[in-house]
Amino acid sequence: MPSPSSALLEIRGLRVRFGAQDVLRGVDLDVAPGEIVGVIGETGSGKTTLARSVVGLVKPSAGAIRYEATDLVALGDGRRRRAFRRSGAIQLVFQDPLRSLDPGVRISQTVTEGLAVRGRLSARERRMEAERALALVGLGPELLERIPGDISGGQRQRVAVARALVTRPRLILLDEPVSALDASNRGALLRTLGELRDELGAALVIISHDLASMAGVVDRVVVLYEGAVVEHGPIERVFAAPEHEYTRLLLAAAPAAALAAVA
Ligand SMILES: Nc1ncnc2c1ncn2[C@@H]1O[C@H](COP(=O)(O)OP(=O)(O)OP(=O)(O)O)[C@@H](O)[C@H]1O
Repeated sequence: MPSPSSALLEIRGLRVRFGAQDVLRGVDLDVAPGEIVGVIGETGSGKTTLARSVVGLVKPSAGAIRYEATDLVALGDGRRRRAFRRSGAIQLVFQDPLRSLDPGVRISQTVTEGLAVRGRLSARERRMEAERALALVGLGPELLERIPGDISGGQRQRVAVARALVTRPRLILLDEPVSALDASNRGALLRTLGELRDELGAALVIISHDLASMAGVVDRVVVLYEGAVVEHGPIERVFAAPEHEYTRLLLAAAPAAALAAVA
């Protein structure tokens, strides 16, 4: 993959093995500041494992994950946690917000969690940051007093994104952010993500099994197949002239409207 000299995230030769299974088999990925990259692949291709490796929830067996030129793999767990997790510079929005949001905990507490760990802000300041994060994803402050069971699926997904935004990250990985949403919520959330890049300058990595839903949203796509990158490039090029058979299959299943969106 071409290496922008100013890459925010630079993954090289990433390998992850679970037992006897090679789940990632030498993945390369670059993300520039403010860029939106789609990671596309069918179920089991290793997309979630890739995202979890970046935030330190999975230990790679080989390779490098460089964030602003610091290799997170080489740092080791403790130093990595101190350097990155507490700063909130890299955030992962988990798949399935119904499970990742604690059902008995108010939205206000969930959204401010990342700030509480850092401990520098007063309760009032944390509340203001939570309201700001909710506003960025198009939600009003009245939601802060509710629990996840009392809001809609679309709102839950937005709350999960707001929770990630509250630490003002420079890199946000989103694991299947729209797969559980209906078509109108899906389009609305994807548009919101595009606006976030513009407003915050954050780089986004959007993981999806659905290449069509990435049309008009991402700058580049990386196609993952059985733990390896089989194709990458600007979304217009991949849609117009897919190089790999697997990408062609994904496109054959895409609705015409999605293809028109990048034409
Ligand atoms: N902690 C784990 N222990 C053992 N195997 C795992 C673990 N996590 C993932 N796997 C296996 O690794 C492979 C890739 O899983 P992963 O969740 O990364 O795929 P995915 O592309 O995100 O799939 P999906 O779209 O269904 O979420 C699967 O075969 C899965 O069963």
